Amino acid sequence: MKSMTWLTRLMLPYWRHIILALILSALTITSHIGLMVTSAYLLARAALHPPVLDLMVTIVGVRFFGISRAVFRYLERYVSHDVTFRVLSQIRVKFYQGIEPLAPARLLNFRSGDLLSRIVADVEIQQNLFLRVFAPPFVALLVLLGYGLFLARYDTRFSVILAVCFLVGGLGIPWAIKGLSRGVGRQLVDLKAELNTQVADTLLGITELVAYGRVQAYLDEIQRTDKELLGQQRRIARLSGLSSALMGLIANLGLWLVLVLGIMLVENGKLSGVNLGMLALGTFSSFEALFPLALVPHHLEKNRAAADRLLELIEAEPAVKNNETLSPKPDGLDLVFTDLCFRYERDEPWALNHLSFRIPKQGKVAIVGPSGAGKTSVVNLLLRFWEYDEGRIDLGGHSLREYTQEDVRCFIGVLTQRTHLFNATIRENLLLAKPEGTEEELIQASQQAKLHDFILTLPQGYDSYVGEGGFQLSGGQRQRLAIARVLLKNAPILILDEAMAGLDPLTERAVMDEVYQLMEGRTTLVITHRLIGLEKMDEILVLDHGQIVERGNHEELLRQEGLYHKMWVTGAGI
Ligand SMILES: Nc1ncnc2c1ncn2[C@@H]1O[C@H](COP(=O)(O)OP(=O)(O)OP(=O)(O)O)[C@@H](O)[C@H]1O
Repeated sequence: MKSMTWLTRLMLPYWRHIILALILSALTITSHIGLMVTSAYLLARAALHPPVLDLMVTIVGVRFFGISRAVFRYLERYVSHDVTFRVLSQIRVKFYQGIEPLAPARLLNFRSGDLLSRIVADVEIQQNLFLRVFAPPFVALLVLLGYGLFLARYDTRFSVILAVCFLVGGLGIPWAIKGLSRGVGRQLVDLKAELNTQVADTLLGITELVAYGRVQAYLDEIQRTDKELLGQQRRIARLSGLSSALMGLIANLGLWLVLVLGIMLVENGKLSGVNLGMLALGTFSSFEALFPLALVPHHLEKNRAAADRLLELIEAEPAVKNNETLSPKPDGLDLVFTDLCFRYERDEPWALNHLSFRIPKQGKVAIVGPSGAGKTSVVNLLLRFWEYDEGRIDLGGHSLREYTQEDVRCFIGVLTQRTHLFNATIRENLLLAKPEGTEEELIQASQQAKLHDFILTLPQGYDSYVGEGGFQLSGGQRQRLAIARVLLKNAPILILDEAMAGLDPLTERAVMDEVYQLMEGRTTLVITHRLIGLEKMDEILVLDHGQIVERGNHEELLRQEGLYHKMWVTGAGI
């Protein structure tokens, strides 16, 4: 119910368009009825050979309704689709606004295929909301009232027949179909999402699946879901056929009843014979408004299921509450961690346990430690991706919580092992760091990252495409592009999170100089499990199970012969 209230609220601003679409829809059916009524009347009257002039008004009526039906149908489609797409765009905007604060912490709970399914399929389904759920009952009611009044002019019993048919066809059949199709709408939405998730998972991991010979197993899984989905789609197709047949039955029954009553009235002299065909055909065509009602409950269930999935994301609590007030002015940009404790979930062990350290302005600190020690968690907290539980992080003399997330991220440039490159041009990928960056700034950053000369060798230069994930570039070129991005952003604090991991030794050595250059004049935090080049650090913190177990510079730590020394001799320094 909550999701439907949410959707209805999104539709409310377009109430004028909605009313217009409903009126146009009713006018389209009215024109259809009018065409049938005037045509039948014309045929009946013409059979009596009256003077042609007597038929002129009816002939004009036939022409008018023939044309107006097409015009109203066009206008109705135009306005109702316009409303639908406006509402869809609203849903998309709300959805993006809702999920933005969830990234990345809360979105990790969702599989990427499932997220994609929500963003695309669950939003798309909402185009049925107005066209197939809200509009048909209103239009049917308008037609019933309008045509019912017209029939009442001849005999109120015609109106009663019409009302009974509309009651059975508009309420009875949808109620029966609802019983038979219960759960199908929700299952269709869930199965489609599951199928999308499985396909996305398989595509993302195709290299591993091929390498381990597991492609067939995954394809079987996809086929199983697809078969289940097909089964549900067949079920709804059968029900759709059944509902059309039942509606057809009601329409024919209605026609027959009107004819029987009409013949009796003609025999009693209470109805002119020329009106008989007109009333019968008019009634039959009014049932056009009934047909879409049969599947309203099914579409409603489908829309609710999809909207529930959208709301689940929109209403999820972000991991970090953004500070709504203005950020304070930082004083000096020192970074201070005081007795900091953090865990990802309430019942999990601490990922960071009473961590205290300080990086003075332009200081250089490295955090090293074995896998799972908590190194990346420090970065996650600094970038405000997650909220810390106890202790403090201060930036420039103010708690990190006093800054808005955007402002914190403005102070920090990050270079990681997995910098994402978009399937766009080199220029667009660089400007991500500074959309308003000038050509000179772009070239300067690329020159400093030793990327400029390579870019000039490309036929399109800065406008060359890098391919999905930057696959048209080598590992070193990708990393240089990432360095150029950070240079362009020119943030005073720099985080290097395993920035060299994954590069071959030659490339690593070649990129190293640019990275050192990047560190010049910046407060730097280096996160690594490889002890390479750490001699230049002011302080090295050795983290294990979320706690600082050793600290000092490279020489001091080697002398301590503790974990750092062990990591050094076992090869982490190579
Ligand atoms: N999103 C998450 N949800 C729950 N626990 C997590 C999450 N990310 C990390 N952890 C846990 O937190 C602890 C610290 O992880 P973290 O990624 O900070 O370690 P790390 O030192 O960076 O490891 P690595 O060098 O392998 O990247 C680990 O026990 C890990 O399992």
